[in-house]
Amino acid sequence: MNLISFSRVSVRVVVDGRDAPKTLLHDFSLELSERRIGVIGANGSGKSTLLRLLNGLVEPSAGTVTVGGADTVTDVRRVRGNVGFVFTDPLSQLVMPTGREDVELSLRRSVKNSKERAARAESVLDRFGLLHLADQSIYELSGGERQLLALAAVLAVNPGVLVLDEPSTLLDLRNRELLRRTLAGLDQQVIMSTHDLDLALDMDRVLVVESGRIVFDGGAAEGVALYRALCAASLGELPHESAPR
Ligand SMILES: Nc1ncnc2c1ncn2[C@@H]1O[C@H](COP(=O)(O)OP(=O)(O)OP(=O)(O)O)[C@@H](O)[C@H]1O
Repeated sequence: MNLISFSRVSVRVVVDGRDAPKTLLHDFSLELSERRIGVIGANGSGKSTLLRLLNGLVEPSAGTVTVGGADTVTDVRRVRGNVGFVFTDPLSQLVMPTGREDVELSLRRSVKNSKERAARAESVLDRFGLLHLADQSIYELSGGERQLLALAAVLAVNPGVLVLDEPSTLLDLRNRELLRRTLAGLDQQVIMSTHDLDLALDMDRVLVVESGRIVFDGGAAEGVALYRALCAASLGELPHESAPR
């Protein structure tokens, strides 16, 4: 496994109209070498920001982040060659008109021969049960089909680390199960944010993020239980009439 290292990292941004910068992630250090790592927490707690540090999409305001020894700021090309990132919204990732073309585009650097590339794309699409949709416009696909396609396009190039930002939000029960099995069978190191607590329970290590701080780092069952307790506590603080029924 790659060693993912966060050393004295914090993320702050200047927001228009505010005097002081807003802190998205408060100072933290972590070393991650497990195969399956889950990141859970409330909306806006900082999960995506944490994941985006891993491929240089977000740069730390202080401290350093390295993946497999490569610094995500000074060695970003190497990092991006090693880290595959699957976004929550597949349309922000799929750039070609059809799924087949998108997977082939992913493979362009690693497979120079066009026939070989086409065969590899076919086999990747087949693995995700997407072959029958391969030549359809991505705008005609359902959200879940697009989400699987985005995952297939990233996995096609066999990255060392797979980062997934809420990968199951649009998936039906069957495809969620397909995702679970796919993740369980991958050789890659996986780091994933999710609101799906069943998926989180499959992880070897779970981080709970709360208001930009990592408030738990440990086993999945314990992390999920803590997150449930935090949710219950915050609902208890709401005025009665705004609590969900
Ligand atoms: N570039 C930015 N400028 C200002 N605020 C930002 C920026 N990026 C993120 N934020 C804020 O930082 C906080 C954390 O955002 P982030 O997307 O990391 O949360 P999240 O835990 O992934 O949320 P969700 O579960 O809703 O996807 C949010 O309050 C968000 O509005």
